[in-house]
Amino acid sequence: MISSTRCNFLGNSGLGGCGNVCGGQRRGSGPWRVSCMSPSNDRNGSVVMETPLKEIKNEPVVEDVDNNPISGGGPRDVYGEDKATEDHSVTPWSVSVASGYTLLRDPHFNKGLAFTEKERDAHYLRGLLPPTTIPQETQVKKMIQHIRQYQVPLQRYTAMMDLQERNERLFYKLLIEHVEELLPIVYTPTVGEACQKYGDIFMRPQGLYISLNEKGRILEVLRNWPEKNIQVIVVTDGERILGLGDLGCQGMGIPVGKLSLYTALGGVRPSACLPITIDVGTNNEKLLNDELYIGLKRRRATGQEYSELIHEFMTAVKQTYGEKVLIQFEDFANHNAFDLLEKYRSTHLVFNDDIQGTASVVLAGLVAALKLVGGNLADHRFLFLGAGEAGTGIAELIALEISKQTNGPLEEIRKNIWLVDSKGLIVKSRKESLQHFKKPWAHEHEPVTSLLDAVNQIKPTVLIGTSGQGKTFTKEVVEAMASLNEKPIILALSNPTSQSECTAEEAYLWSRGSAIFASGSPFPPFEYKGKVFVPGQSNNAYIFPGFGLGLIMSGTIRVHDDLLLAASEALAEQVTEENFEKGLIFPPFTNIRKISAHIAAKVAAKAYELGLATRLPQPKDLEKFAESCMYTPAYRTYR
Ligand SMILES: O=C([O-])CC(=O)C(=O)O
Ligand SMILES: [Mg+2]
Repeated sequence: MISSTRCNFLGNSGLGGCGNVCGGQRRGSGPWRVSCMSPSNDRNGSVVMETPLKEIKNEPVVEDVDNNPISGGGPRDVYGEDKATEDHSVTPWSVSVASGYTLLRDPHFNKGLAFTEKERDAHYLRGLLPPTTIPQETQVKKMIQHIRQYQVPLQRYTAMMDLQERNERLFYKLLIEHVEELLPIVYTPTVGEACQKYGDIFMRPQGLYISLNEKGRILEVLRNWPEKNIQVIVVTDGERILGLGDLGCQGMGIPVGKLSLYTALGGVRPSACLPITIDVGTNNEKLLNDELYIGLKRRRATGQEYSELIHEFMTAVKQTYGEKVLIQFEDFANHNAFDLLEKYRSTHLVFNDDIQGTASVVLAGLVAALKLVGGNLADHRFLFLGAGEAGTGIAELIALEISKQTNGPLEEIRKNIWLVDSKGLIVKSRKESLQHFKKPWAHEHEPVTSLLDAVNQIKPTVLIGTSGQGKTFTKEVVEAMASLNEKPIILALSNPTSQSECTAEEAYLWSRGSAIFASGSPFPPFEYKGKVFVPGQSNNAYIFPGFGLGLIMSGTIRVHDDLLLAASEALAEQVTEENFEKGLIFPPFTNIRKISAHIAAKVAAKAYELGLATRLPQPKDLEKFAESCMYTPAYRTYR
């Protein structure tokens, strides 16, 4: 790392011997960047030269600096990335240069064999690479072949992570150009397995770990992250990783995966993304008894101990990155997820992906499905298996949308939406006390204990699985849906594949080809009686990257439910006639960057309308603006 050089570009740090790495004589000719010096050095003495950033501002060394209007208003580094602008007296940041061996080792700047002859001379690379030059397009071709040679998805995942560690721009170009193929590798379902084995595959830090050991020092921990201009944080406490349960500290794979999608699908700069895992212990016995477990070996903190740590974190984030940093809560357990969202939604820019992102994507799918089944949302009856974050989040957003369409009262609309949890249908007469998020869904009905009975009695037109329990949409359940409806809508949303309520094949087979089916994890197309059925993937990955981009580019300071409805509508608009003909209620991921720009524009437009956007004046064409803001991973030329 550049940081280990302890030099700054003025070359007079007092350490001497900087050589190629940061020789002041090469100022203006090397790829300068902001880098970190050892914090202890900074605090104990004065080895860090506090380089006035403006000195290098006008000395770009890359010819095609990203012209990204949302990179913040502050000074940009020579790569078009933002510079640290904070007070240098409290943080150990300086400016140094990457060149030669260090340059090849820096994933942000490394281009591998794509370095030209001129660049090899200018940046002390001669001899460090074999003589041939291979452009990025060819590298992509080579890399996809390399990935494909692995048969096991986890090996492909590891190969992708290795690439991200080595050459970030190649990683993103590969991911963007082969998104349908690689999404199931870097994201759901393979990322689930990666989390289960994270201890084995963990190599280098991919994000920040904030544990109870850091209580009282979170500000300091945030300052250890090498990037300063953070725009999106995805944070988990690992308690409910997908449908896999408590994976403790190993949940880190999820924020890392989600943020890769923020960049690949939503065009947010990688350097603006920060994955964080909060480690308050784990209740997973297997991990507690595993001597190689990477997290805190204690049971989960709860109550005040938990909320104090989270509060310190939330406060420190705002203090460090300002109030426009988006904090995405991911895979928290129900009992914390709702409370955290409620507590921080009026003071921070927070978004819960599992409650709000999933709701927005499912609503989009349902709106699109109406084109195939007819009627309005208000004409349908909904039954959920699972009454946690996703179930109640989706239910509430559907009710909200119907209420907007019909001007009807929410309490009445909710009566057409039913939820089943582990104890059966949620009804008013249930003796045990209900958690607060389930209460709006307790309707008048006698107790019903099984899902099959609930289907037969409620007669839903739409069945949605958010239970985290695999194989719960049995043959009888799917057959009952098919006997009640000409075209039953069946969404098996739990992740990863093993937790899916049923497979695409089962849904099509058992409904004799009548089901309109989508799932959280991807399934391959299925041929039934000569017809090919292509299942849609109802995953929040459609929403959060574009949604986040919309918030960032408009400088929005709070998330309002209407923004989720706007995102949902924007996604539904992107389903084409051609998609409908295949029975699809979601567009393919191949066009996702265009879709994200569209979602971002609609979200930003709504934020301006609600007075929540602070970036003024409002750009005239928000979709064009969104596109112009998006990071593209083409290599840059170094002078
Ligand atoms: O990560 C995914 O694929 C979707 C999601 O948020 C979850 O299942 O928790
Ligand atoms: Mg999630």
